[in-house]
Amino acid sequence: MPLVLATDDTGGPEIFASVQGEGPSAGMPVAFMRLSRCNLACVWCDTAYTWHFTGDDRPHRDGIEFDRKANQVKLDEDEVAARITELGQKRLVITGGEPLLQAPALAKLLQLLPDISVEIETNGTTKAPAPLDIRIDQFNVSPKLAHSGNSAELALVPERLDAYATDPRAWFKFVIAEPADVDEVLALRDRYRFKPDHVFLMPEGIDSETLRTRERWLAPLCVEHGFRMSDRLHIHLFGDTRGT
Ligand SMILES: Nc1nc2[nH]cc(C(=O)O)c2c(=O)[nH]1
Ligand code: SF4
Ligand SMILES: [Mg+2]
Repeated sequence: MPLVLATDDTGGPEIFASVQGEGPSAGMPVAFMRLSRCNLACVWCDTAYTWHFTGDDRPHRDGIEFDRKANQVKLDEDEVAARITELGQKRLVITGGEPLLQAPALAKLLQLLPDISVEIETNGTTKAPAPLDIRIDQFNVSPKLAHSGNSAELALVPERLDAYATDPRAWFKFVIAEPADVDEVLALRDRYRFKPDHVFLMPEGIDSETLRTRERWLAPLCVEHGFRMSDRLHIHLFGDTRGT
């Protein structure tokens, strides 16, 4: 069963080495693999080319509908493993899209990469089945708030959030566009008993100026509530580009 990956600017699979730009391992040198498809549709999604294909009438702020053929590439697990190995990194970040939609193929891929440590960027709605779960060292869970445009029913799955709240491998990363978004995080923290030191608040933004402007009011809110703040290093370094 092949993996369905996003494409980079050359039309090849989006597999690349970079520094992790977000969350608890920010700054670590890692290999990245970006899978296509998502079960949510965030209006500000910075990787709409993984899901906002022609004919999808769910709103996205850019209004662009991506050609599926040009933005997806199917590759067998052994080919993907070879490309990741070539990058020479000790750690792999699996992102998307929502990578857990391709759990069986991911489990098979990781069997071919027995020595690599793995972190996964997930929207927190989908369970990793056991053969995949045992290979994940770190879950970067990013539940989506009301400003994403998704219904809470789709975006906030109580059973999943309960499970991640007690999993020491899980870190929460909330995308924040306005100070009022933090009120929603506080309500979720109370409901699910998230440990504040496992919670990151990260500004929404795809340019340095927006990130910096939002971080100026976000940092004091993190200090007030005992949350951690995440920057988006790759945006400062490379802008909103693929394969970085
Ligand atoms: N350098 C870099 N770090 C990242 N951390 C999370 C990313 C993502 O798109 O999920 C990402 C990304 O696309 N690039
Ligand atoms: S969950 Fe992530 S990949 Fe999916 S639409 Fe939202 S931001 Fe984009
Ligand atoms: Mg990204």
